[in-house]
Amino acid sequence: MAAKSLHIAVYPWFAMGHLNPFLHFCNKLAERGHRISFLLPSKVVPMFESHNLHPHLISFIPITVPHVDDLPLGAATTADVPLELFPSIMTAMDLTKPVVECYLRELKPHFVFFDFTYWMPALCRKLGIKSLYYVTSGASNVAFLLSPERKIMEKDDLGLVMMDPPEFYPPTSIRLSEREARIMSDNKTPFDRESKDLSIGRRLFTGLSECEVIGIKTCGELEEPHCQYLETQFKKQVIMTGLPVTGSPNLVLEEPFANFLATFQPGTLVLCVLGSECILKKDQLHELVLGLELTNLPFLAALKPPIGEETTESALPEGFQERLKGKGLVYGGWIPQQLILNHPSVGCFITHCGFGSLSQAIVSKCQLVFLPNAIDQVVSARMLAGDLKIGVEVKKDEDGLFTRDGICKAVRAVMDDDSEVGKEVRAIHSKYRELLLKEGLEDSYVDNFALKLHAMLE
Ligand SMILES: C[C@@H]1O[C@H](OP(=O)(O)OP(=O)(O)OC[C@H]2O[C@@H](n3ccc(=O)[nH]c3=O)[C@H](O)[C@@H]2O)[C@H](O)[C@H](O)[C@H]1O
Repeated sequence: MAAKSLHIAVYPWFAMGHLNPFLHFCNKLAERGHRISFLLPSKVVPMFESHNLHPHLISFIPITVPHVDDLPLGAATTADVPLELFPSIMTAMDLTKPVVECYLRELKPHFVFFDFTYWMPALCRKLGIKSLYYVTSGASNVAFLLSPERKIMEKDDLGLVMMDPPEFYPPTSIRLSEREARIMSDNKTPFDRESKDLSIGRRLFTGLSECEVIGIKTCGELEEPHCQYLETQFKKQVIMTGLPVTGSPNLVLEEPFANFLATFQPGTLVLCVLGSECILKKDQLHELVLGLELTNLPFLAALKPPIGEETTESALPEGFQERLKGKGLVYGGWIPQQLILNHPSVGCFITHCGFGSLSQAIVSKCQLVFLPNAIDQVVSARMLAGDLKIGVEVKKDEDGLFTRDGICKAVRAVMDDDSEVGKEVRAIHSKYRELLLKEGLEDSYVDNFALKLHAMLE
């Protein structure tokens, strides 16, 4: 007998790197007959309509993002503002709590799926609704950065403690630099707007501690030990939802990419994409593109304009585009990453390790180079490069800066035929690729997830 249809309300952090994975997962749940009330910024609704595969089951509920003093007019997600204004997006999201409460009273869902709204578990308890914290960035970084062993709520400055893994963390080679260690606990973190109690670490930790159950976009083939560790530490169920590995079918590569890629030998081109949020400073953008030039390999790089620059093209080193014409293309806009990743010419993928890109990277046939940006991406990169050894991380100095030589060295390490490291990561990567491409793997996780939710209602 078909399991009873659940009614789930979702309210993701106003970032495309969260909204997209939540929608993907809602499509998978709607495929199984469950009803979804998807609360999201009004501005995003038109973009999402075309990706709603079950409009009779998934209803978008537009939320007006309140204006907060220093936000540009109309800003609704992190894609609309630089990193230093993320706190204002967070404050705006917190200001929607009364409206969200009204909707939840009216909708009466069985569950609410949330992430950055630390107040959601308490609100759900008041309304008799179960709350699930849905982690879209994988398990290893949440376990490393936010484990209860870290005592984030008691310690003001975790400082150097964060450089090493928590005591009972699964065996790992992951270590953070002093600069990286301070990002999660430094009171000047982007979310520390009202007081240190709202630092990003405390915000996320509160949500994880107070929710009834944790869901994580990952799979046991990659992060089983980290999910078990989180279950032990947070003393609650942690349910994996699998990794989306198949892109949208029947999409055709358009210009200028189709013609450009067609000119190269199979497996020779380096693709570099740094996600929807990463904005490099101009000097680092120069180091990146000059490093790509040093590899003597063809490349396609999608890079947002640095702060203060109108376009990416105008920010490039003098004469760079002319010098590289035909061999290198630096693109300032959005590119169809997943489609290009699967093009036969592409042989190496430099990724910032956003979890959406990581799952695409692992099932690609490319050699992998990691150039992480946000702190969760740094931990994911260290786990994949240091523990699983499916790629190579670009070396950075103690200030978190990389050089053109570092870029070139990491790419050559995985692309040179005579590189032992290249052979090792290629063999290990193909093992994980086969594991993740196993027929029906993601669906088996989603089926199991739905069963466990039902069990919570019995
Ligand atoms: C809060 C943060 O959100 C981030 O999202 P971000 O967009 O940076 O990265 P992805 O998760 O790879 O998501 C990026 C998605 O956009 C696609 N894409 C991106 C650029 C482009 O030019 N073309 C594309 O098709 C890419 O294929 C992927 O599907 C990260 O999760 C991070 O871990 C999380 O903490």
